[in-house]
Amino acid sequence: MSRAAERLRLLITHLDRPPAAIVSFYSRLFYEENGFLLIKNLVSEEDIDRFRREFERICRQEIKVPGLVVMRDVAIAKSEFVPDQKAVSKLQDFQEDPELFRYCSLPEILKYVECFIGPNIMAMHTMLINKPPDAGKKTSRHPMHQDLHYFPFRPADRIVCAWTAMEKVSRQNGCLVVLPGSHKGTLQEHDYPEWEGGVNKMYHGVRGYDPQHPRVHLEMEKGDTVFFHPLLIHGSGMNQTQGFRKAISCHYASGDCYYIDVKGTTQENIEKEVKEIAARKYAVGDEITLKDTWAVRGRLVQGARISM
Ligand SMILES: CCCCCCCCCCCCCCCCC(=O)SCCNC(=O)CCNC(=O)[C@H](O)C(C)(C)COP(=O)(O)OP(=O)(O)OC[C@H]1O[C@@H](n2cnc3c(N)ncnc32)[C@H](O)[C@@H]1OP(=O)(O)O
Ligand SMILES: Nc1ncnc2c1ncn2[C@@H]1O[C@H](COP(=O)(O)OP(=O)(O)OP(=O)(O)O)[C@@H](O)[C@H]1O
Ligand SMILES: O=C(O)CCC(=O)C(=O)O
Ligand SMILES: [Fe+2]
Ligand SMILES: [Mg+2]
Repeated sequence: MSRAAERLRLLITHLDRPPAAIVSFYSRLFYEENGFLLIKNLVSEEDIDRFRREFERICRQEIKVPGLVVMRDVAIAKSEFVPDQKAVSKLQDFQEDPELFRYCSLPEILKYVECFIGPNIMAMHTMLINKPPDAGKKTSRHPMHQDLHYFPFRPADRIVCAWTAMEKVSRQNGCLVVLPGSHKGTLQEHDYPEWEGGVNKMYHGVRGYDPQHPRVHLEMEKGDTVFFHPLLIHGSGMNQTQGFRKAISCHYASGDCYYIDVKGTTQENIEKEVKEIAARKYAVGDEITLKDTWAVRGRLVQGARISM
C-alpha cells in the first residue's frame, strides 16, 4: 500500500468514530491500489438464508429456471456415482430466478457498485458457487485468472464483481486468493492449466503469472462481500472440508460500456468455447457472436441501458 493509504488506515483505526468521508476516501484508495475491497457483514443473514433455500429448491429440481446453467465438478461428473443434487458445483445465469436475482439489486451492494462504475448499472453475469469437497484430485480448485478474459465489453474500469460469502470461507474450504495490484496490468493470455487430476470446463488459468507476486487469502464470514476489478488475478484453493463452500456473485458493467470484437485477441479461445456451448444449448449457428450471448443475459438494475 502507498504511504498515503497506510497513514489513512492508521488514522481510521485510531479514531473512535472516523468521519464517513475519510472511510470512503480510504476505501476507494485501497481499491485503486489493490484491485479489491472487502466489506464485512454487508449482506444480512436473512437474505443469505433465503438464497440458500432457493438454491436447494433448484437442486431438488422443484423449480425450473430459464437460461440457468447447472455445473457439476468434473471429478464427480466423470465418477461412477450417480450424481445427486449435492454434486452441483455451480449455478450460472440465474437472472430469471427472482429470488436469487434479488442479490444483484440489494441496495447495500449497489451503493458500492455505483461508486466504482457509475449510476447506470447492468448485472451481466450471475453465479452461485457451491465448491464441493475435493474428491482427491484437486479439481475443486479454481485456477488463477482474470475475469475480463470472459468479457467482450469494455472499459475494464467500468466493470466490477461483487462476491458474497454465504458461510464462513477459509483457507480450509477454499477461499478466494488474490494478487493485490495485479489489476494494474493488462489482460493476459489464458488457457487450461496442465493439472494431472483434470480441470473443469471453461476454467481457464492465466498463463505465466509471477509466482513471486504476494498472495492474499481472503478469509470471510457469512455476509462479508468483496468487490474486485476484472483484471485482478484471483483464484480459489481446494476445498479440504466435507462441506460445500457457498458464495453468490454478480458481475456488473456500466450501461454505457461497449462491446468489442475479440477476433485476433487472446480471448478468441474462450469465444470459440462459448459458441460451441451456445450452439448445443440453443441450436443456433455460427452467426451468434460472443456479444449476443452477453446481450441476452444482461439485466438493467439501476439507471439506463445505453449501449449494452
Ligand atoms: C450461452 C453460453 C453460456 C456459457 C457462457 C459461460 C461464460 C462464463 C463467463 C464467466 C465470467 C466470469 C467468471 C469466470 C469464471 C469461469 C467460469 O466459471 S466459467 C465456468 C462455467 N462453465 C460453464 O458454464 C460450462 C458450461 N457448461 C457445459 O459446457 C456443460 O454443462 C458441461 C460442463 C460440458 C456438462 O455437460 P452436460 O451435457 O450437462 O453433462 P454430462 O452429459 O454429464 O457430461 C458431458 C461430458 O462433459 C464432462 N463434464 C461434465 N461436467 C464437466 C465439467 N465441469 N468440466 C469438464 N467436463 C465436464 C462429462 O464428464 C462428459 O464427458 P465425457 O468424456 O463425454 O464422458
Ligand atoms: N501448482 C499450481 N499451479 C497453478 N496454480 C496453482 C497451483 N497450486 C495452487 N494454485 C492456485 O492457487 C490458488 C490457491 O490454491 P491452493 O489450493 O494451493 O491453496 P493455497 O493458497 O496454496 O493454500 P494452502 O497452502 O492452504 O493449500 C488456486 O487458485 C489454485 O488454483
Ligand atoms: O468462488 C470461487 O471459487 C471463485 C470463482 C471465480 O473466480 C469465478 O467464477 O470467476
Ligand atoms: Fe473469477
Ligand atoms: Mg497450496
